[in-house]
Amino acid sequence: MAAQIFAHKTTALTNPPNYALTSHRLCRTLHTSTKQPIVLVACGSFNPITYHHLRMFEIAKDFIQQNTNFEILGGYLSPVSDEYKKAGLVSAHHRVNMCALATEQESSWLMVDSWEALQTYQRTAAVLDHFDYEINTVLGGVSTRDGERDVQIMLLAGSDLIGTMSEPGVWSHDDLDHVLGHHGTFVIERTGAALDQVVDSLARWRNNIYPIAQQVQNDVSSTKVRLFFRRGLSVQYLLPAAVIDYIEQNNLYPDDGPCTEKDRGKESESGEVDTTSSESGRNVQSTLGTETTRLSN
Ligand SMILES: Nc1ncnc2c1ncn2[C@@H]1O[C@H](COP(=O)(O)OP(=O)(O)OP(=O)(O)O)[C@@H](O)[C@H]1O
Ligand SMILES: NC(=O)c1ccc[n+]([C@@H]2O[C@H](COP(=O)(O)O)[C@@H](O)[C@H]2O)c1
Repeated sequence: MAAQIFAHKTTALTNPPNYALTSHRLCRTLHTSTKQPIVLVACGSFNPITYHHLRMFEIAKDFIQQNTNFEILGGYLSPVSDEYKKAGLVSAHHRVNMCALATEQESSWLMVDSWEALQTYQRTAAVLDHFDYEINTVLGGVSTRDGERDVQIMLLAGSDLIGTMSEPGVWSHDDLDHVLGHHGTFVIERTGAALDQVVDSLARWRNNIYPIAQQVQNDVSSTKVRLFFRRGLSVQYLLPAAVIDYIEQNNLYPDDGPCTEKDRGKESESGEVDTTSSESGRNVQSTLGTETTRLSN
């Protein structure tokens, strides 16, 4: 099937061939008619997905139920396209498969969407608009006892990602206004990116930004998981067993063997691991030798 093009909101959206939104877990009826229906979307590399990516949704769910008038109808992971060209990014096809294994086996309400992954790079504003189009225009929104209603699509992200919104040249003003002003976001605190600072610098959109403090500190990152694979260290309980099996079967993050001083220099050059000092860094004693490797987010 040829790529399908349609105009929507701020941008023209293009569907990859044979694309259809996964919606088997999307709740199509609003339980409480006084609540505002929302769908959560987390954008990122997911290289690979970790338990904390799944946990972010549970943290947001608790916060939403206890503090807001929103009702969650579903949650999606949207892996970034290969064109993002981040160091060490394995192919989108594998990252989508890993997210599908994780969501299907570990969650009762989360899904993965391949629209962003399987095409050219798409800005986050366009990704959220894509969900808006698929859920509200194609599927017709959510049923309520008073008829159909539109669903608000909201970004779920860590405070490091929201922190990049204040860095010059990373996000356009129009995109920020669209993502934060129109869609809105839940921000999960991440070690090393203080919630207050992140939200203060985006004060103009404060009403649509929901910061969520971590009750249990967890600084797991995909970078650390990749490093563990490359060092032949155990990653059990950092990510789902089915994802670990998939990575091993497809040899996605090959074991480098014992690490030498020279290799550690290369890791730093490739951007895979930041060996410079940082507030959030921790010393981890490698079990592959006597070297101490500094890991940071
Ligand atoms: N430990 C964590 N705490 C809070 N947010 C997190 C954490 N890990 C990932 N996230 C968030 O999950 C989303 C997707 O993250 P991403 O796939 O980039 O993972 P990552 O661990 O940051 O990856 P990498 O180490 O490859 O940069 C981002 O919004 C990111 O901020
Ligand atoms: N201008 C934008 O839309 C913009 C800028 C920076 C990052 N992002 C998104 O944030 C996510 C960042 O992922 P990583 O943390 O893995 O780099 C990606 O999904 C990327 O597309 C979007």
